[in-house]
Amino acid sequence: MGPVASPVIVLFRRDLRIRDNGALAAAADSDRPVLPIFILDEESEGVRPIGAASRWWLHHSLHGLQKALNKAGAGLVLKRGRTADVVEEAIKVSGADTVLWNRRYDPAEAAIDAALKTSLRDKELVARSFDGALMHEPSLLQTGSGGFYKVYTPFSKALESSVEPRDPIDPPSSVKGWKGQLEGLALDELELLPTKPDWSGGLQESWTPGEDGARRRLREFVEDDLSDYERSRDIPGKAGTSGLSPHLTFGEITPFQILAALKKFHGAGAAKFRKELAWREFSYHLLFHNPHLRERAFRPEYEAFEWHRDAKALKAWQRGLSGYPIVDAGMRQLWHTGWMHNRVRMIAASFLIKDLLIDWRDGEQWFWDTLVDADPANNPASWQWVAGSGADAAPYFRIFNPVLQGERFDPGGDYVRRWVPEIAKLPDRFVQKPWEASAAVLKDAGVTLGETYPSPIVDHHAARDRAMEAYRAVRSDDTQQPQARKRKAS
Ligand SMILES: Cc1cc2nc3c(=O)[nH]c(=O)nc-3n(C[C@H](O)[C@H](O)[C@H](O)COP(=O)(O)OP(=O)(O)OC[C@H]3O[C@@H](n4cnc5c(N)ncnc54)[C@H](O)[C@@H]3O)c2cc1C
Repeated sequence: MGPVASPVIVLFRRDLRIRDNGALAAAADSDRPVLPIFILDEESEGVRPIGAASRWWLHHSLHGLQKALNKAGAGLVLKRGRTADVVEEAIKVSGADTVLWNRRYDPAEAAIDAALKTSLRDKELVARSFDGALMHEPSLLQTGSGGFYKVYTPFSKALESSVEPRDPIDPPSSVKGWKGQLEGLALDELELLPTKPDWSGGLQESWTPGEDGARRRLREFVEDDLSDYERSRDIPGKAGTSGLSPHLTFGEITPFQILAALKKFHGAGAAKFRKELAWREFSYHLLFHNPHLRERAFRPEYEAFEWHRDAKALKAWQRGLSGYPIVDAGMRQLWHTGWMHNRVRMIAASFLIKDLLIDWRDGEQWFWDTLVDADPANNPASWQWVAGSGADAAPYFRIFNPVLQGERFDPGGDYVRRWVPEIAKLPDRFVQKPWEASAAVLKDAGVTLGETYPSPIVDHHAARDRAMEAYRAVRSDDTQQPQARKRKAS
């Protein structure tokens, strides 16, 4: 046997797919052996370890990727450690002179990759990165005056007019696996799954992580739900949205693939869906240009806000025991399935921030740990949007009334009844506000407030006034006339 030919290394991180994978396609096209490596890097500077629900997802997604790569002809080496160290070892062992990867946009991760590129090129090795996670390059899309976009509408217009989404790249028909040996971990050794206790039953029922699951979801959504998306996307009791968020977050599908599937659809549903994808691009644009988005208010004046430290209230919110049914339903959906409907995310986040005056960062952290779609850009950008401290954020005086929101978006109470079964027997008109039901109605429905279901932990109307005061105190440019417009908050 002759010497083992040196491979092209392909790094996998948040791009757990073989289709529309620029790095993998280029490696396969090179006609050289390929060494795919996944790196779980929780050690490099500034990296935020992923949350528990994401770890569960990652385990299953890696399993799918391993199978797909094996089928194509190459294995996947699993590694844990600093990216720079893992790549250095892999080059030493394999003799590779080329390392390819798909770009990441989380600032700490982008910094790791930029440093890697420099160090490899300094050693006269080939280092190349590819697109895929986003339609636009955040460093390239600029306003007329050369800065980054802070408002969604001009951003989305610029995105539409200057970025022509490319066609998805075909998966390689085969990948010539490298014949050498680089020691890796078994999937279980990454220790991604929960054990004592194993709380992942609800996640298992709700999701199929991996590229195949992503493709199936996209197909079913386009066939069944796209045409009505504009109307049904706001109804939490309906499965009217795509459920693609965790697949996008882990790079099991790309925006290019999604846009290609939407190509022949021109109705209001498809138009609205494209706008939501543009919101995702906007979040990444903001994160790229504001590396501290999850730690610091985008509008600096909000850093002076005096948050309440209330561990008991935070816990009641986390466990879905606030006494406000729509909030509790959302928090329980999150706990059980690792996902929450967008409308209810807004309501639950507003409740934490504005009714309880608890720091949005505590909410962001809880979502980070419990969401299967916990996303480095969408999560902090959305929390700051609700808090009013973000770019192009909801105005600070927009305080969701959880009862009116529930009555408007869950009018028959389907969603609340599903997730808060202890109040399911209440008549429709009380299901969003059990405390208004008479003793006889409560008794008939088997509800004892304070025992079988909590009384509200805070009075919304008093809390709203308190929040307005607190927000006014940090606003220096109070130009939005909250008094005149506050009645619109619903
Ligand atoms: C407080 C809060 C926290 C959030 N945290 C996350 C998060 O960690 N990860 C995440 O992906 N989304 C987050 N979102 C945005 C949104 O709720 C989810 O993207 C959406 O619910 C995902 O479900 P879907 O895939 O069925 O959405 P669809 O309605 O089918 O939308 C398709 C895709 O568009 C993007 N999208 C949709 N709505 C938004 C939005 N408002 N902002 C940015 N992108 C959007 C997502 O990538 C989504 O998968 C958050 C929203 C709020 C209010």
